[in-house]
Amino acid sequence: MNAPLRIHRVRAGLGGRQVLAGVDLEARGGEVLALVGPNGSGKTTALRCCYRALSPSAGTITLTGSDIASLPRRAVARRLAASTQEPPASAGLTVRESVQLGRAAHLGWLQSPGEVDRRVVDRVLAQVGLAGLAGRDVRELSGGERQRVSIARALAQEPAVLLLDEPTNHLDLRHQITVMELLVSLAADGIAVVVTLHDLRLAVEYCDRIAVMSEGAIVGTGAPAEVLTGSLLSGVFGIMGEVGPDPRTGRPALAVHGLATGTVDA
Ligand SMILES: Nc1ncnc2c1ncn2[C@@H]1O[C@H](COP(=O)(O)OP(=O)(O)OP(=O)(O)O)[C@@H](O)[C@H]1O
Repeated sequence: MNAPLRIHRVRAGLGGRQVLAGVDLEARGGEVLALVGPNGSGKTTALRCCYRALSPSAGTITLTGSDIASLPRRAVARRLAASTQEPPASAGLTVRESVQLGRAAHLGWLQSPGEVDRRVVDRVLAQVGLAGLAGRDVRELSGGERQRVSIARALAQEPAVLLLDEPTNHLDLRHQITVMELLVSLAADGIAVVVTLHDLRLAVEYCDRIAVMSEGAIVGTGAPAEVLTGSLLSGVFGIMGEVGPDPRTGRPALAVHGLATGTVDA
């Protein structure tokens, strides 16, 4: 199985607390994998381990067959890109310049971006609908526009594995759909896409597989209808609902009927 990213028994702690309790997950080329789970379940922490913002205390993460802990930073950046929730560090940069930073992994030491790099930046700006804002200072953008800059920068790396932490967070509905359709088309080109999402409806509609996190561990992985059963939705998310085919599109859709009883947060 083509799985460019494999997470094996990864544990990690923050502030003296264990946050990841042994995560096992693989992301396959050609699929969009949603990582979902309640607030605080460890989704962001798991992604941070994959892009080496955090070192696991145990377990291994392999990227196209190599242990990421032993790969040089540039080698990781050529294969894996992450769009995070942290605002892009772009003081004084235009949208184009900020996105162009994603090309750094492909450039030699002190090498300036060339024609190929410019074409890639043009393409990804168009893909996220930012071509018209290319000359704007990033600090003058809205939250949703900045989010799309972060996605475009990750795309500019042309990675084999693309990680996105809540990429639809600040986006209006039209841009949420644009981003999800973009992820589907990137996967169709063979990329492994891993996306954390709070909106389970988007996960069900657009993702090939869903991995559910709860209390620092993966408690279910599979096709949306397989994994998001009524008992998992109530036990993990505290909601009543079910996944079934949308009568108009034929694609899976999540219907939510309300809160499950006896699962009110303390
Ligand atoms: N810097 C930190 N120090 C201590 N604990 C932290 C730190 N960052 C996160 N945590 C804790 O780690 C746990 C997992 O956090 P994480 O951000 O990975 O969860 P998440 O599933 O992404 O949550 P959300 O859905 O709210 O974004 C939470 O209990 C959180 O409070």
